Amino acid sequence: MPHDPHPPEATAPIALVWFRDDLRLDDQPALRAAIDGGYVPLPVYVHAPDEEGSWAPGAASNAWRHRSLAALDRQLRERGSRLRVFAGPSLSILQALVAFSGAQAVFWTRRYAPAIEQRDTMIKRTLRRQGLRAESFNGALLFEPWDLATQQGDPYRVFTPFWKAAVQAWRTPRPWDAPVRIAAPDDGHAIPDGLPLEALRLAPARPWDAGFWQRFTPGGQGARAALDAFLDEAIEGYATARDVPARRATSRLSPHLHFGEISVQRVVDRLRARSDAPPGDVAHYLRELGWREFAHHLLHHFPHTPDSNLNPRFQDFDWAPADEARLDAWRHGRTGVPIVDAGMRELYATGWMHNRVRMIVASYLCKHLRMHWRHGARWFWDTLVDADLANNTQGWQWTAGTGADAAPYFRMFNPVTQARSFDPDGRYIARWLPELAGIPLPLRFAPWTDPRTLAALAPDYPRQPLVDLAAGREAALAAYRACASS
Ligand SMILES: Cc1cc2nc3c(=O)[nH]c(=O)nc-3n(C[C@H](O)[C@H](O)[C@H](O)COP(=O)(O)OP(=O)(O)OC[C@H]3O[C@@H](n4cnc5c(N)ncnc54)[C@H](O)[C@@H]3O)c2cc1C
Repeated sequence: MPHDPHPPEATAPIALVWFRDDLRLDDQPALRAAIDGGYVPLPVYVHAPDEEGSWAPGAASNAWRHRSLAALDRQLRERGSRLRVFAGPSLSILQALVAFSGAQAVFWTRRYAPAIEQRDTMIKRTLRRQGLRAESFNGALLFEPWDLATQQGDPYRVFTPFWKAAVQAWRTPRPWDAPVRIAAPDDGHAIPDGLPLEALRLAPARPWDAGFWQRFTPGGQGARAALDAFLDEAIEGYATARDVPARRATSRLSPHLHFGEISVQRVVDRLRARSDAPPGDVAHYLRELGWREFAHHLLHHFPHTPDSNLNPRFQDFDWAPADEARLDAWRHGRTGVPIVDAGMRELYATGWMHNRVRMIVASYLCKHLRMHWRHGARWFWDTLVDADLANNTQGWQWTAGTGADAAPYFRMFNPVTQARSFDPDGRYIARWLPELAGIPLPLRFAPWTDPRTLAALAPDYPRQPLVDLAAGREAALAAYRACASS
């Protein structure tokens, strides 16, 4: 049912609704707290990238946020309100807005990046000391990271028991639809208008992101359309097809979930309402959402992990020295290993990469090239539209073997075998490396094995892979053995 609140009295007090990574109007606990509390909501966004510690959002993420904020403002205006955008220190801006508007409360939904958790705690304490009602809510997760603990009271480090406990504890709140009208402060309040969105310079000056928007539409509407398409076309068979990168077999909801354009509760609710969907596929999808929960659990309890190994055994691991030429070849899809290069080019062109391929390119970087996972995590951070400190950290540490419940270091993805298994007709490779489309199968998976055909049919593609795969594997294993026995 659409929520249509009784319009607050003209004299109703104001509450700032501080939007962050929760850019939606439905299932929005901060907005709801304002409306249910009888306040007039004053929606604000504060741009403060230097408060994110060493993980200020990357370029692709900024490009997405620009569009998502514009979409949120449109939605608010359709309902009689608007978004005010500011840039600068969050606390000072919130305090100034409180002073101008006479607001009595500030509401927001929680984020879990370590620098932000610290900042928000400080802001809440300061605002409360000033006599304001300052409250934060869970708007991003099924479970707060502190809701689940092992029998010993410790954080989980292994996914399966975490997820077992989660499924037992599960209570999803009822969906809350976006209000039909949202009251706005009357003109009597001298509230600053804020900046035009363009002033934040989030959108790239040169339109290198054009390819992103052929695939994605930021904002709540785009999120719901992506979910509808997934439920109509891909939930059936998800458990197996999700590993095939040439197919559109996953939900592609990751950026929408990261920016909070749709709540995870609503995704779960819609999924469960599909009684025709095969239970195995539904369970598998929920489990993937569970990995997202687990990643946030880990980030909260182990806040050092975006920058250093969770598993201390790897503290002295013999990573190869950073080699810019090699790193650059990896970043730009010029390693000579087609499935790796295809993935990296998909990432650059669309801001997104299929999960199976993320694992392959990450494994290749950390194991065959023996580069520290941080180099890869940083590149993903800058280029992914779904760049998320919890999920990215977990993805990289898991693949590198340094994280929680990680693939053991010695278990290495062979990129050629992976390509044969998950891109058996070579369609994914041909799509992102059109120069290899004319190379017959199975040569397309390892073209260096026939240099003459490669030179004749794809003269611009690297003749040799950056490292011999067998030699790279052996060197990685030797480094691992040395570290394991030290
Ligand atoms: C090296 C590496 C880096 C990664 N970096 C990120 C990142 O920065 N942001 C990000 O959202 N995901 C990241 N992932 C996880 C995963 O690849 C993406 O979430 C997934 O590909 C998104 O596509 P989808 O929405 O179609 O997924 P679906 O298969 O439709 O899954 C549904 C949702 O579940 C969540 N999910 C799925 N798989 C995972 C996973 N392994 N870990 C955590 N959550 C998951 C996502 O929110 C996803 O949208 C990374 C994985 C690896 C291996």
